[in-house]
Amino acid sequence: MSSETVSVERVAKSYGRHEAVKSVSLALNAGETIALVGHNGAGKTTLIKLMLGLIRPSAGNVRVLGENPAAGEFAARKSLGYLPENVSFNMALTGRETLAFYARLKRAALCQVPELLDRVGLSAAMDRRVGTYSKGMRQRLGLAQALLGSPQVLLLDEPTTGLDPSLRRSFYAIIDELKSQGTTVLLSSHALTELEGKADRVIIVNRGIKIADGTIDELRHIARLPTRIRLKLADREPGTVERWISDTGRWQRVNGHMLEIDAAPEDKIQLLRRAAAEGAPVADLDLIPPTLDELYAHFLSTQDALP
Ligand SMILES: Nc1ncnc2c1ncn2[C@@H]1O[C@H](COP(=O)(O)OP(=O)(O)OP(=O)(O)O)[C@@H](O)[C@H]1O
Repeated sequence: MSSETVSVERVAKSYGRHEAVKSVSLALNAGETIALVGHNGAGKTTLIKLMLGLIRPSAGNVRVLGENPAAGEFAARKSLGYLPENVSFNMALTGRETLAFYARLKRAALCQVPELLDRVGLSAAMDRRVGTYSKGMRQRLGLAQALLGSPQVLLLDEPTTGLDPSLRRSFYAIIDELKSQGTTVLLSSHALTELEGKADRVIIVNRGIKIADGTIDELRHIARLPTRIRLKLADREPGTVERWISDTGRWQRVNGHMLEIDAAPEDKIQLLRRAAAEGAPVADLDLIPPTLDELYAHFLSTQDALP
């Protein structure tokens, strides 16, 4: 059963005359990893700041762990972890001192400091000054800071910026572990390809409006983009491939034995059945569904088409 940890209801936020967020509603659940995706200036950070109670909505309601985060006494704050987009630390302090400072601020147990530094792979560097850290190391220190106090809701703004592929993998391993413990993890990101298979749900915002919200499969279903079917034919007899293409029409030859077709969702199975029934000498088969990048472009174009 899903239990809601964050609820945003018809929330708007204006900065002067500029509406950064326009009547957005969304809900996040325990044990769920959600990707918040959008162009620069789409309103992602504003939504995260609203959830943190750092800014107040101009209209609508935000509830986090049952409370209003912008209320003066927000008891649930201790259960919130936040990694800002641009982490900046005091360069003169060591990693251990930095984390201890944040642990005191957050009233988290100091024994968590070495544990968390170890978890993000900074044990060997914890007594070095942060000024000597690489960008990726600072980002990991930021993640350790966000994990202080074992938060139930973790809001991470562009968390993988500056991480190389192997650090990204260990970052997502930590996220998976938190998810299995029931933590809600919201990741704001531009790195769409990397989010495939990592996020349970994707929320797309554009110009302050939520334009899509669902699992990648649900978004594929709504977008109805074609799936590419790629067949590799075993051409045992000369002319088999030619004969088969001329019989079936719409397939495109990619190279020697490779054929491709872009199939609408409702035609996919039918096309595969036909390929089998018509005796195509298939040696291999790939089904390439639309990527998150393609889905994102699709949803943006549908909003851009609106007046
Ligand atoms: N304090 C502020 N004062 C005025 N305008 C602001 C303020 N903060 C954000 N904005 C504007 O609100 C809009 C949304 O900004 P926001 O930072 O939420 O976008 P974002 O999706 O996080 O972008 P990015 O990916 O670049 O971080 C932008 O047009 C931005 O210029």
